[in-house]
Amino acid sequence: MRERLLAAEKVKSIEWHGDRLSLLDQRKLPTEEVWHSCDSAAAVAGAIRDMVVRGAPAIGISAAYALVLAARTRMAAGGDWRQALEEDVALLAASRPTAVNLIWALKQMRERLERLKPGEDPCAALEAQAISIHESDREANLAMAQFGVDLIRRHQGNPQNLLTHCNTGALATGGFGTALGVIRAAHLDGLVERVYVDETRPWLQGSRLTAWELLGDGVPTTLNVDSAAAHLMKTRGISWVVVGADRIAANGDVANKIGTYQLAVLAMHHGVRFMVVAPSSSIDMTLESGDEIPLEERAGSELLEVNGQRFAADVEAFNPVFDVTPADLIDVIVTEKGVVERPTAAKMADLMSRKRLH
Ligand SMILES: CSC[C@H]1O[C@H](OP(=O)(O)O)[C@H](O)[C@@H]1O
Repeated sequence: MRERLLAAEKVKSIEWHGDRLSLLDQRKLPTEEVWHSCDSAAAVAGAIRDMVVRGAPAIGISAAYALVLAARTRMAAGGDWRQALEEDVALLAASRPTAVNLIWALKQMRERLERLKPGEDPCAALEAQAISIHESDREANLAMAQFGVDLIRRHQGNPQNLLTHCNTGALATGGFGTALGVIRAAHLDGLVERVYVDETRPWLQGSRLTAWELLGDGVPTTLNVDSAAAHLMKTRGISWVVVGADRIAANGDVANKIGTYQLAVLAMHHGVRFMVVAPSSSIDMTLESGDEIPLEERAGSELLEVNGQRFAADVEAFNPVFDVTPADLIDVIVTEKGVVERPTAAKMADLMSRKRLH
């Protein structure tokens, strides 16, 4: 299957050019494909903050490349470049609070600096580390797709109707996608009747990004308003809800796009299996439960307008963009290290002790 998945890779959202980072501007998709060029850590931090690039793994990969750009600038300026680089780390870490991949990637880059050998070029070492983070995510996507397809195949007769939320595809990662990677692979294996895609207000990652990716793959796709999910589970024979994650706590609680928690409650009520797909770089074993995960709130104006076009009354708007799904509502967490059925703290600890299986 690995070769077929690699052959199916089409969309990329991140391109490293050695001296700059190009990001496919996800604010403008699907109507325009515009590449946003970044030549500094501040430019990448701004791109993450403004959601030019979004999606937990893609955010982490972008921050890793940003540190390569920052190190070159700091070293050229002379002085204590390592101390100065900490300012760039802090700027990038503060760009969005929920996706732990951002913090994880910055930590990987800093640890690489601490392992420098005498005479080793720091910038070359950092660039190799950033490329490795990117490639590892791509490989993790392929492994998760294979694990997830096996679960779908074994669950019930095929083909099946699936529902997904937000965007977890090539646009959100360094490769094939996490949850959407499983869905795309299941379609390649003939296991998918139809994919129902929540539009995912207010940023519309579903209607603008996921629908665009799935149509590009020829996957039978139906867009629905987020509030139709219960009705779909009741009337359309949905067998799985398949979603991503921005941060998974040590007990298996999952922070993901707002609306995920209610999908899990609905899935439990309707006997629909609930699958979370995320690389181990999204797992934060330092947090005991999802109660500790910082949940980003964005400007209320994102609820009141689309593309700058206001359509709502001049009302106060509450715009949390993530929520936490408790582990006891999750049937399975799929990572590149393997699968955790009915996640608990003990099972998550066992998972994180494993080497990658693929
Ligand atoms: C593969 S991680 C995708 C993850 O990120 C999304 O959030 P955002 O679009 O705000 O970056 C959403 O939570 C997805 O599940």
